[in-house]
Order: sequence, then C-alpha cells, then structure tokens
Amino acid sequence: MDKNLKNDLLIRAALSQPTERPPVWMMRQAGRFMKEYWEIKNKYSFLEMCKTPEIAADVTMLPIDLLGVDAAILFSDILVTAEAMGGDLSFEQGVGPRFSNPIRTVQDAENLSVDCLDKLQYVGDAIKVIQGRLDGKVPLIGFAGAPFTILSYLVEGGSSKDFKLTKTLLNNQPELAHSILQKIADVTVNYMNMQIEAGVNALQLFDSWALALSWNDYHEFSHKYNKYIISRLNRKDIPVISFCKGSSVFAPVMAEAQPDVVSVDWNADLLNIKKSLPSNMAVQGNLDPFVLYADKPVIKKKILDLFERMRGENGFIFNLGHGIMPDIHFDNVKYAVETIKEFRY
Ligand SMILES: Cc1c2[nH]c(c1CCC(=O)O)Cc1[nH]c(c(CCC(=O)O)c1C)Cc1[nH]c(c(CCC(=O)O)c1C)Cc1[nH]c(c(C)c1CCC(=O)O)C2
Repeated sequence: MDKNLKNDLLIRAALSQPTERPPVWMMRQAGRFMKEYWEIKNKYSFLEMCKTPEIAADVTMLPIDLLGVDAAILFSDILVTAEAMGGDLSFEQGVGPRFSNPIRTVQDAENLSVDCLDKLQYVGDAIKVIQGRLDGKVPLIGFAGAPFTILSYLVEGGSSKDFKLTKTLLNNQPELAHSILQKIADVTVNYMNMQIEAGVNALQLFDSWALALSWNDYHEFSHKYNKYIISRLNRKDIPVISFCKGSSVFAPVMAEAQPDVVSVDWNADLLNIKKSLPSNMAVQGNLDPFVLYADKPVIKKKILDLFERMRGENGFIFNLGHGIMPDIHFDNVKYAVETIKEFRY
C-alpha cells in the first residue's frame, strides 16, 4: 500500500482490510451538478477539458475540495480509447457522445488502430499533474471503458436505448465482433498499464451497458475480455474495481475475472452480493442515485440503512449504483458525503 497516502480508506476497503467507516466517492462526482464545473465547461469543449492536463486536474480536484470525498477520479471519459483507435468522437450538448464513422464492416474493424498509446499520452500527463495537486491527500482512481461498452458506442455511433445494431452484430457476425473486442481489449491493457506507470492508486473498469446482454452473451462478449484485461494489469498493490450495470445478476461471473472490488448497481441487496463473492473480494455501491433527489432525512435514512446492513463487513466502499445525474442538487450530494463521514462502525 502507498505509504504516502494521508487518507487510504479507499485502498484499505478495496483490499478488504478494516476501516473505521466506509470510504465514499461517487461516479460522476466531477460533473454538471456543480456550478464550478460549468464555470470551466462554459469556456472549453468537453474533449478540450479532458485533453488539457491542467484543466483535467482542475476538474478532478473539484469534488475533493468542495465535497471532501475519500478518492479522486481522473477527469476523462471512457470513450477516449475509442477515439485513439480511430473513432471520430464529438460530444454535443444535449445529445451526448457521437462517432461520425461508426464501425460496421470487416474493413472498418481492420482500420481500427491498436498501436495508439501515444495518442493517449495526455492522460498520463494529467495523472502526473493531478498527483502533484493531491499530494497524497486521497487516492486517485484511473479508469477505462470495458470492451463491450466501448464496442457498443463504436457500432451504434453514440448512445443507444436498445443496442439493436450491437446485438445484431453479435448475433450475425460474432467473429467480426470478437476481432473488434480483442483490439479494444489490447488497447485497454496498454492504456490501464500506462495509467499505473503514471501514478494512479486504483483502477476502475466501466462496463456500463453489460446489462443489455443475455447470460451467455455476457460470458462470450463481455466477461471474456474483462478477464483478459484484468489478468494483464501490472497491478502490484493497486486495487482494481469492476463496474457494470447488471452486476446484480453478473457479480459471480465478474468475480471470476478476479478484480479486488465488484461495483454493484442498486437492484441487488449489497450484503447478499458480498456474501456470494470470495471472502477477500470487496463490494462498492449501491445507493440508487435517485435517492439524492429526495429530502435530506430520507437521504440520511437510506445511507444509514445501507451501512447497518453492511455493519461488520470489511471490504465495503460507498458509491452510487450509477453516476450522479446532472440536475441533482449539490447540497444534497454534500449532505450525503457529510452523513457518511460522520458515521463510525
Ligand atoms: C458510459 C460512460 C461514458 N463515460 C463514462 C461512462 C461510464 C460510466 C457510466 O456508465 O456513466 C465514464 C466517465 N465520464 C466522465 C467521467 C469522469 C470522472 C467522474 O466524475 O466520474 C467518467 C468516469 C466525465 C463525463 N463524461 C461526459 C460528461 C458530460 C460532458 C458535458 O459537460 O456535457 C462528463 C462530465 C459525457 C459523456 N460520456 C459518456 C456519455 C454517455 C456522456 C454524455 C451523457 C452523460 O453525461 O451521461 C460515456
């Protein structure tokens, strides 16, 4: 464990060691629900923010300075790997991510580059700037998108409600799907190892849309590649968190890839999931993010209910089941963090 960390709650919990309270961070903790985010976003495009290390560091630091969470997460996006491979990525206000050159044919797949780590150097640079700013205050979480989720964006050309094109590809042209997934997996291994080299303290693999897959397809098109990636990380003592929406169902399969932590959506009982995993595997989650729209006493009660349920368990990191929505009130998020930080086992 990194001796230079002043607050190592997240690392201890991820490695299933005792903590005096659950550590807290939240997916999308540096984002549109903060007016300070908009003050920066109004001056730059989202990709400019990601690609300028000083700006990425400014945004990464917002939830550390304003919310007091126990971990920072690198300000970037899961889709930067797809861009480096050749996807023509833009983020449009109100539309979300778009690839103007969606991947559909064997030729499109062949055109995807694997040798593209140099294009992601700005992420390594940002990690170094952020670590300089953090100065050991809390750990820094790096991350990447998992191959199936990245494939879905590349094939659909953006976000999708039903993943119709992606699932049709998996059904009709599984070899083509596998060739793309393998390329993404190789890029992701190099990219995550580069983040370790640059100095992250933990890593999260985001397979957000795995819940779209059937049990068999999850094994074949998602889990196989996540396992491939996790087994090739030079993780030393750097914990690896595996996230997907669908983890209520897929958690036992996710565990076979041997992450340190399984991040759980809000459909499952977290203790039941924890008990179903190997004893040294931690869980992260799993408050329904919509609770943060509720009144403060409700927020407090739901957090304390979760903590009572998890009492006595090592290996528990508080998080939401998915990211904070942009219109959630900052005050409510801050209140949730304060409630968690006051709690003691
Ligand atoms: C699926 C996914 C994406 N990106 C990400 C995922 C996986 C997590 C999840 O399931 O939500 C991961 C991500 N995206 C972002 C981060 C930064 C760190 C953090 O605060 O969590 C992280 C870890 C910033 C972002 N990524 C994006 C924004 C908003 C950019 C803006 O200001 O318009 C931010 C702060 C844009 C983005 N990026 C993506 C979408 C669909 C969108 C637009 C819609 C949306 O926000 O949900 C793809």
